[in-house]
Amino acid sequence: MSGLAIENLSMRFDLPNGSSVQALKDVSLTLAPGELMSVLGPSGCGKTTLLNIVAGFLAPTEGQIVMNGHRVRGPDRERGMVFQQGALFEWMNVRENVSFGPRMAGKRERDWAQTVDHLLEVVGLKDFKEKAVYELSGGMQQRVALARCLANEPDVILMDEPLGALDALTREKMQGLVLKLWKETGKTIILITHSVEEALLLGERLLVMAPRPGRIHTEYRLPFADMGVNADLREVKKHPDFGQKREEILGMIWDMEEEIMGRSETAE
Ligand SMILES: Nc1ncnc2c1ncn2[C@@H]1O[C@H](COP(=O)(O)OP(=O)(O)OP(=O)(O)O)[C@@H](O)[C@H]1O
Repeated sequence: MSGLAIENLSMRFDLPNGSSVQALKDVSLTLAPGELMSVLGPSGCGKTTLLNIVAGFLAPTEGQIVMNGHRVRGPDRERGMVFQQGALFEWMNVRENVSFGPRMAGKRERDWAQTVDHLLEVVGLKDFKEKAVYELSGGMQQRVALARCLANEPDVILMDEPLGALDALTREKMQGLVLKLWKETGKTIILITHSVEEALLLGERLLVMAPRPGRIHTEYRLPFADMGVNADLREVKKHPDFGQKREEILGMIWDMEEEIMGRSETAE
């Protein structure tokens, strides 16, 4: 079976003081190839833990990840990761960063050059390929990170707050780029964000998680990502359903935060 299945996933972290944290409890969902899902939820609800387990960086206490019919047992090129800070190699220029994966896989330049140059063009960095990482703005560095991830030809791209460190205008441009890459490459994408607007704009599926223990609270199927592929994102945000969903989800997360605050005040 192709696609990604998250099956009955639970994760408990045992702490040195003998207590433990139930970061995830019985999380299950499946993603068909090419689906784009955003994940939202209050701090500590297990978003990053979930992504790290899908990436294969962490082994769950219970449950499993099944990717294209086989069980995930560790990191693999089929699942690429993009972090909040690009995690680029400072000592390599842009093209060297983007071609890192294929070069490490032992491919010769003539086998990767065309793909890498095409990716640099798609992310708008064709004229910057010889530049050093430190010469780039934050937005440009995230473009390099996206291109470097795509150069590995993953089936799934996992993004942990990839646009969180960018200024508002750059962030908006990058949201458009994420949608463009999604449509052009047909990759399956899971994107964690703390921004309700971003989750609405970029998620054809939007997962709201709840904390303590981390679990799925509500899932939406939304039209806005598809709309945003061909339209100005600002126009999409003016859609009456967009505003209505934003208020609904903000209220939902607000209530969760209130509950957490209430619980910790009672505990004091
Ligand atoms: N390595 C670890 N050891 C112990 N506890 C951990 C570890 N990693 C995560 N946790 C705990 O698991 C819970 C979920 O953490 P996680 O980072 O996945 O949440 P998150 O939703 O991504 O939070 P944020 O939005 O703040 O990034 C939290 O209570 C966190 O403190």
